Amino acid sequence: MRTSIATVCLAGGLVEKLHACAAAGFDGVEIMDADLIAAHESPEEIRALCARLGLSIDMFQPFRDLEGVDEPTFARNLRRAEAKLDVMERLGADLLLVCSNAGTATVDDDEVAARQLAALADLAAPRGIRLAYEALAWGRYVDDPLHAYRIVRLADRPNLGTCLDSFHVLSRGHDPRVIEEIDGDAIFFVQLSDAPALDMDVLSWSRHHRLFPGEGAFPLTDFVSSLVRTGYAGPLSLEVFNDTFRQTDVVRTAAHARRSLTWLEDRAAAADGRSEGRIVGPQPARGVDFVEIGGADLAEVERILEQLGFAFAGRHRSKPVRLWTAGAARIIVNEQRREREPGLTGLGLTVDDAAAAFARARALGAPQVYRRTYLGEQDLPAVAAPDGTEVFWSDRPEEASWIGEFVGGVEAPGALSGVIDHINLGYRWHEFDEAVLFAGAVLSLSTESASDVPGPGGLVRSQVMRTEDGVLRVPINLAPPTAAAPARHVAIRCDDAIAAARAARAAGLPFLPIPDNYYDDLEARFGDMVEPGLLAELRELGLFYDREEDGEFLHFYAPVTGDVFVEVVERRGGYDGYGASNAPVRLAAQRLAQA
Ligand SMILES: O=C(O)c1ccc(O)c(O)c1
Ligand SMILES: [Mg+2]
Repeated sequence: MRTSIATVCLAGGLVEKLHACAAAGFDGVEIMDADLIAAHESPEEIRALCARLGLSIDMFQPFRDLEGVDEPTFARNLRRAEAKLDVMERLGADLLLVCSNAGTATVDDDEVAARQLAALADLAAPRGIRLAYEALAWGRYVDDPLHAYRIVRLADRPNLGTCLDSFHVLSRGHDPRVIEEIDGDAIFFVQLSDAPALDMDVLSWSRHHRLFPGEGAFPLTDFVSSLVRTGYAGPLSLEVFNDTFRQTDVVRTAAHARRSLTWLEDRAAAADGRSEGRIVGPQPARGVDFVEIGGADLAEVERILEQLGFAFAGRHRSKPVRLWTAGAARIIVNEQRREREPGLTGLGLTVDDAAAAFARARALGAPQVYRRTYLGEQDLPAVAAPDGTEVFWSDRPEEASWIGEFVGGVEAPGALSGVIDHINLGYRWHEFDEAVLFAGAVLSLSTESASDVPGPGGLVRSQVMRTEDGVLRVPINLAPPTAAAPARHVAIRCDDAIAAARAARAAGLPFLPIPDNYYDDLEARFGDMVEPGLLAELRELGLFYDREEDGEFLHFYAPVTGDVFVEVVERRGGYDGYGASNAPVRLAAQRLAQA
């Protein structure tokens, strides 16, 4: 389907926005009246620019508060509308969005609304202009898509149809299938947005919290499937009012927006068994191949890995890169990343088909990453996530993998043995939603749970993305605005966190200072449930503890270097969380340790 985007989604002036939309690969745009009004370019100049950029002007919007009014008011509304029709002719736009009256309506009568819409349609017809009537969820008398459609049918004009907006349909709790009652020929335009499940007034929710598809809680795949069943063949357009996206880099946000549509079309096509619009299928992670910590000087990182019980598994044949392992958990330490403090710079995933995973990522607009490789070395296909973290895919069995490029490691295993349990990625406020989309679309992870964690620097919003089987779990955190750099960490899961903590202490690893109050609280909450002596042992060793109905969680943290650190965890029974209730204590302790 053709793709379009409303200019209201983006930051900047109209000309900048149009360039960004074209660069991101959209076919067309909805031009917002307010963007045009604020522009110094004439409608003719904007029209010429769109033509030059290869963008169609799919709609001009919005026209507000037309219908459901008394006759004198309607006469003035028509005059106001006529001036906009003039602008549209100069722009070369032939579709006008008319929102249901949310401000001035005083006549609750479908006949009147239909007559007034028909009058505007008749005025627009000789100019070749069509109208798309949209039910705003907060419209005074018309707030429901089927109601708007009834009025359109009552008016019975060939150049009058309806505009469906997923937000107004889904925010009202409608089943997306209701739109199948609408004749596809009467749907003149479709706007898409996602949104988080919030319990708030619908106007504020719509104006500030819409998200691109794949970033919220709306059943948009079902919405598009239903839409296809109506026979609608027009563009899929994004209309996302969001305070963050209106402040972020316009080129990046347009690319981010375009990725969300590619992902959605692919999901809907897959759900309906269609091949049209499909990109290479997802390659769910079968395992975590490695995590890379990069930086100019990683001596401290390596000392900590050693104290944690990692084994030095060799240096790379040709690069200042070293490998550390704890059983099946592999951390690559890369001093080629000279420009930065230690940080989590890369992530390697094992998949069935690395080339397919890469092709999908490229189709979703992720830029390819090139690394210098030498004869006989493996060149893993890789892309950059929006924040620059590099993602690598491998489909080779371990014996044939890149691991063979590392030489001179110690033979004996270290004290710590486990697997990578989760990779916790912190993001700044303007990167968070984009990171959720990337994890869902490119890494094929699904959304698990969202929570808010109070920390000393502010509330930390957290969204867990994971494979169903849990081999890859990525909690995505929104760093508080005061945080210097969003911290990231990698958690190693072992069978005995208490033994691991004892060994690490003996090896000299500094532990976080955890307040006694924390252990007193554990006594209060769990004293009568846990095995005798456990809580005293946790207190002695400085471990965190959490418990759910079907399991327990023991964990501790190594010191932060740069903006990265390592956690060691043990899951007992069916515990499936991340110790979120301990995060405030951990964050406060890390602050104290770094002060
Ligand atoms: O918030 C609004 O006013 C508004 C305007 C135009 C739309 O298409 C819409 O969905 C909402
Ligand atoms: Mg809309």
